[in-house]
Amino acid sequence: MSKVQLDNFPIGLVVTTAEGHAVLHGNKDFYRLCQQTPQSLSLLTSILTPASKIIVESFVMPLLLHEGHCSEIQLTINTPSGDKIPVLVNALMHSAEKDSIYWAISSAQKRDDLYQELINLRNDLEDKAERLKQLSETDELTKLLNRRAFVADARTMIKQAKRNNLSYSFMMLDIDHFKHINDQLGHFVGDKVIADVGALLKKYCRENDLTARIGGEEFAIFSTSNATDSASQFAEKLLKVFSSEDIQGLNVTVSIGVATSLSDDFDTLYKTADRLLYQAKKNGRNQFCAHFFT
Ligand SMILES: Nc1nc2c(ncn2[C@@H]2O[C@H](COP(=O)(O)OP(=O)(O)OP(=O)(O)O)[C@@H](O)[C@H]2O)c(=O)[nH]1
Repeated sequence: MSKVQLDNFPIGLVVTTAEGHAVLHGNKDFYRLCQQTPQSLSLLTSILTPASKIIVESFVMPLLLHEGHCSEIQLTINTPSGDKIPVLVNALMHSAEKDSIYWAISSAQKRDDLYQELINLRNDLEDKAERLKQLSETDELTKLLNRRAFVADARTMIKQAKRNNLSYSFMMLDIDHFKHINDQLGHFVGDKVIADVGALLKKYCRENDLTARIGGEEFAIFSTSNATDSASQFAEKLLKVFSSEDIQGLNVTVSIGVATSLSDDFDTLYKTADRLLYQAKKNGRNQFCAHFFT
């Protein structure tokens, strides 16, 4: 093949000695890629970064001597202008004499850029998926779990608690006379009260408790414990917290229903806590009613 024909190949082609890698011939594309001329470049390895030189000596050369060829090796070229260009290299040992190597070298810059773009795209998608998941599980006003996420997580927690022989409690909590707050101060203040109640619950719940807003002014807490009366103690503590806190300049109280079990299913606990909450309201509010299934 003539020199003109080699120069027309849209890829860098270069022939070197097998030992020392002295450049014997190079086509136009090769010199353009490494920003060199036949006069300025005598050794192919002189344009490689130190790491790429090690790859050539410890991997490419043994492969060429053993197999006669190697393909798709990524190396990095240092250019005279100080740039580092990633290149894709295929090499072939001259089969008869084994004294020269044929190299095909092309820029891998676009491949690297594309790869990086794909990584960025994947990270972006993962972030968006995580954000969507959070949105679908979170109550907007309080940033607590919403009802759907709470129910799903509580069912999972019941299975774990049963395996570990722990008791589990469903606590349902409702703001007392909330309609008065709305009627007297407006829905905007009502919303702020709901948000403040949510923040207080979050503050006093343990990290492993599930805390949710499951209705307008209705909240739920699901917790596990190895002490059977701990949910009642916690309900008592919450009543004290609410009676001592100033919420939007108001004295807000809550009523609580607590159902604790070692074996009952979620729906049974839910219904029981709901009934006990109603009982606490009926008994005069600002109190809790509890039941422990034996
Ligand atoms: N501001 C606000 N009000 C809400 C929201 N969701 C429900 N409400 C209101 O909460 C009030 C609940 O009233 P009721 O169910 O009668 O209960 P209550 O006045 O708290 O009385 P008891 O629960 O019996 O102590 C209603 O007026 C609803 O309109 C909300 O997201 N924001």
